[in-house]
Amino acid sequence: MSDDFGQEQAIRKLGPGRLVIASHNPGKVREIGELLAPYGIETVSAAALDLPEPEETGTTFIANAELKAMQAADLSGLPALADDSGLCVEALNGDPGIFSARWAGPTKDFGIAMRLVWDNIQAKGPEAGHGAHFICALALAWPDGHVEAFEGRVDGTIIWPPRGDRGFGYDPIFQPHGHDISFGEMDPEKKHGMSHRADAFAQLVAAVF
Ligand SMILES: O=P(O)(O)OP(=O)(O)OP(=O)(O)OC[C@H]1O[C@@H](n2cnc3c(O)ncnc32)[C@H](O)[C@@H]1O
Ligand SMILES: [Mg+2]
Repeated sequence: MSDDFGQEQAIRKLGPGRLVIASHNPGKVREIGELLAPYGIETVSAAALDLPEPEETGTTFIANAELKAMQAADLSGLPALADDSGLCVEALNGDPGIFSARWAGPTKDFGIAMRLVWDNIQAKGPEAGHGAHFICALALAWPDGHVEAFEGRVDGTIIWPPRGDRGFGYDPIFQPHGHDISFGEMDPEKKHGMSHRADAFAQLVAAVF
């Protein structure tokens, strides 16, 4: 939680205008809004500004977060915060990784994407482990082209069948280490206590605010 000093610092650093949340994923926009809430920063989403969804041509989470943030800052003239994240399954050599959104296909069906993850693990045979982690890269870009990026991580296990209807994306098949419920079953505040996104956000706050 921020104290008044943190809030003042954040507002001074970002200026009096709004911060663009440069994501078209409503689940992410909600979580980033919840993480930013204690800082009293006014935000606007990329969708609300009608910003286009850039092609994610980067080969790393950081590169994709930076390109999304820089495009939004450039087009809006406002500071912009972007998130590139994904699920990395150890038995699948890190897949779906930066392709996590693309595994859900054009209709963004995460029922299909979760089933694909599970079927691919099963195809590796009975010895395949279920270890996985989520990565989140957050990039904060200013209209002058300056950008700073941070990467967070949370480790856990892939479970089947999917459990819970909270959260978004792959949350129902990811159970963080040390817990007996999936992210899909978890209270949002509890997820923010341990998630890859909260980890990256804490680093951003420490470095930027
Ligand atoms: O690029 P933007 O517009 O931000 O939205 P996106 O959904 O395309 O986002 P990414 O390109 O970063 O793809 C990451 C995918 O990984 C999944 N993902 C990321 N963080 C997650 C989380 O906390 N819980 C569950 N799934 C997550 C989610 O399904 C995302 O669609
Ligand atoms: Mg994307």
